[in-house]
Amino acid sequence: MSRGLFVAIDGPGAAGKSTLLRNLTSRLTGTGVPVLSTTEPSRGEIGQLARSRTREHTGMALACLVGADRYHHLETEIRPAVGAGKVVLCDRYTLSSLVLQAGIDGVPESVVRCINAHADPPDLQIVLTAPPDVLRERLAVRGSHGRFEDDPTLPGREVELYRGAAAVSERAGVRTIAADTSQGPEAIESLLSGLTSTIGGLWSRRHHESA
Ligand SMILES: Nc1ncnc2c1ncn2[C@@H]1O[C@H](COP(=O)(O)OP(=O)(O)OP(=O)(O)O)[C@@H](O)[C@H]1O
Ligand SMILES: Cc1cn([C@H]2C[C@H](O)[C@@H](COP(=O)(O)O)O2)c(=O)[nH]c1=O
Repeated sequence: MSRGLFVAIDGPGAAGKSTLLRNLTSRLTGTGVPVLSTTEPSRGEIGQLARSRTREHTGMALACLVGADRYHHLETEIRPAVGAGKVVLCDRYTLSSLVLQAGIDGVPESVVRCINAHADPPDLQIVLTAPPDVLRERLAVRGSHGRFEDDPTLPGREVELYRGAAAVSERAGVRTIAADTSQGPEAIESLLSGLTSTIGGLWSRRHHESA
């Protein structure tokens, strides 16, 4: 069985990660690519605890909790699906820990990197951003999903932190595609078609190489 592909989608709250995940899943599935669509914190027990308690759990405790969930998620869902030849699309991954736990909550970056040192690097990371005022407006309309979306000053800091963390991991060899989701429907359509073709192409090359 050929190895599949692990794709992480990251970025600030309301950047459009879940929307892109849904649309990419549907496009790729429509072209015959097998997809596992997932999220972090995961839907498992540890993930549900982390997701529902970002107001109670902060700093080091949350860094360890999302780290524990990540390793469990890798072991039970991500690695088996990639091993079975699927494309795994994951809404949030290690960049979120570097930005939220280190950048926002102030856990030393070296500690966050250490907690995540054995987390598989993605084959591709997609980093979505939008201007902070656009993010604030989307959050005001949609509502907050947790502590990191309550503070209206955070979107601006998050955008910068995601850009910085993505650049570091790109320099370390992680294939990275960054996109601004505030560019209007035509640009979003072109992003979606481009990503479908890039991911489908990477997946089918692996598939045919091992055939
Ligand atoms: N390209 C876009 N243009 C305009 N609005 C968008 C776009 N993408 C998403 N939205 C809207 O912005 C809001 C947030 O989108 P979404 O839930 O996909 O973001 P997210 O990054 O997954 O957020 P969170 O991190 O809070 O889960 C939703 O109301 C969605 O409809
Ligand atoms: C992966 C990850 C997540 N979090 C936090 C950030 C948010 O409050 C929730 C996820 O909710 P969303 O609706 O999917 O945005 O979990 C975190 O603090 N650190 C992480 O690594």
